[in-house]
Amino acid sequence: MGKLKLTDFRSYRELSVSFDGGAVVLTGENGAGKTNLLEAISLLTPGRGLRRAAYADAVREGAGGGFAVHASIDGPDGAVEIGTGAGGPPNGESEGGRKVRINGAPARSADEMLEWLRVMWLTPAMDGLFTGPASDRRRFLDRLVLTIDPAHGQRALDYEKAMRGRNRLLADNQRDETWFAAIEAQMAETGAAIAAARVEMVRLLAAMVEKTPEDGAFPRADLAIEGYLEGILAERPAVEAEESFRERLERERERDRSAGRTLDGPHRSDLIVRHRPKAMPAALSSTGEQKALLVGIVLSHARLTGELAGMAPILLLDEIAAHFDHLRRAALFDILDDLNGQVFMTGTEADLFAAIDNRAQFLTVADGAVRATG
Ligand SMILES: Nc1ncnc2c1ncn2[C@@H]1O[C@H](COP(=O)(O)OP(=O)(O)OP(=O)(O)O)[C@@H](O)[C@H]1O
Repeated sequence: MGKLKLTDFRSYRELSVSFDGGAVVLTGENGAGKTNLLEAISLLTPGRGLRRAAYADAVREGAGGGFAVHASIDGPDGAVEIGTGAGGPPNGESEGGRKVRINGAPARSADEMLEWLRVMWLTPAMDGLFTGPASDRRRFLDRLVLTIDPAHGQRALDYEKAMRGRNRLLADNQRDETWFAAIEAQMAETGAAIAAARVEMVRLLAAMVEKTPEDGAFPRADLAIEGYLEGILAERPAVEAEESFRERLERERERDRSAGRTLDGPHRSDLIVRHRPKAMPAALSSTGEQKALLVGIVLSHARLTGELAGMAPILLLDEIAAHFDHLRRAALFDILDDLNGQVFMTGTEADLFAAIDNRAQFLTVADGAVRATG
């Protein structure tokens, strides 16, 4: 990304900033707008961004319309302009969803942005990923898959839609065999595709983790998925997993009717992470160890994305230096340098990034503006 322009996004009324292409260190006081800037970049990939906020909340307080984020991406055939915005006034074009434009033309879906760039992030809110609810880990897992496999977003949407249909039939006390059969076949097909994509990503990621040094600054993680379909896929081909899921949905209609929702499927899976050197679950590791484990996963994943997608992802590492001692920070900067992609790091003090030295562009965020750190 060469250039970023924001309009009425959070604390920014108008912002235009240029990046050199490598590492960017953003420093500034608490509340200066560092995370807001990362959040804007995170909207250059499908989803609601790194805060998972309602779009209306991202519109600058007091602004009359919606927000807009524009980026110039260096594509193979020159610059590509990506624009996105949402949260306009009632009846405005962006009410409800988020609009995406690529080179000025409306995109069919936000997934089109994945043709030009991939974005991954780590935020302090993810520090409790291993100890928190399975839904957060599942979301993280699916983000890891989507960054490598752009078709994953549509699979998830199709599955959700079918499942909502089944839950509605259950709630309405419907017993129509044809309706159930059609919807459950759809859930089985899309569900098996979701699980297969997750299993494949974890397999590839595990192989990438194996290539990291055994005693490196970021411990190796053992990754596995706990889930009905993923469990079957570990031993049997996808067609069998699909059929088995379809039969189970059919068999468990009454149980699910009592529960008021579908109790089996990829919407209930969990990403299981273990700290290999300690031979224990990630959740039992120290705060710093968990952070190091998570960073290790994201770095290996960034390398994997680079290899598979042919483009290094943009990494957004919010307050990344906070938990690490100087040796780990130095190791992190070396790995990032080696990844050769664009990475944005934030912190309150520039000193924390001293070891990155002349390998980064240092910017200071203050008063709704971003300037070269002087
Ligand atoms: N919709 C909005 N309109 C205007 N300002 C907003 C909006 N949403 C958030 N803010 C402001 O943005 C600021 C937070 O910015 P941000 O989270 O980027 O800070 P930060 O530089 O990352 O700080 P920290 O170091 O504390 O994490 C807050 O002062 C908040 O009031």
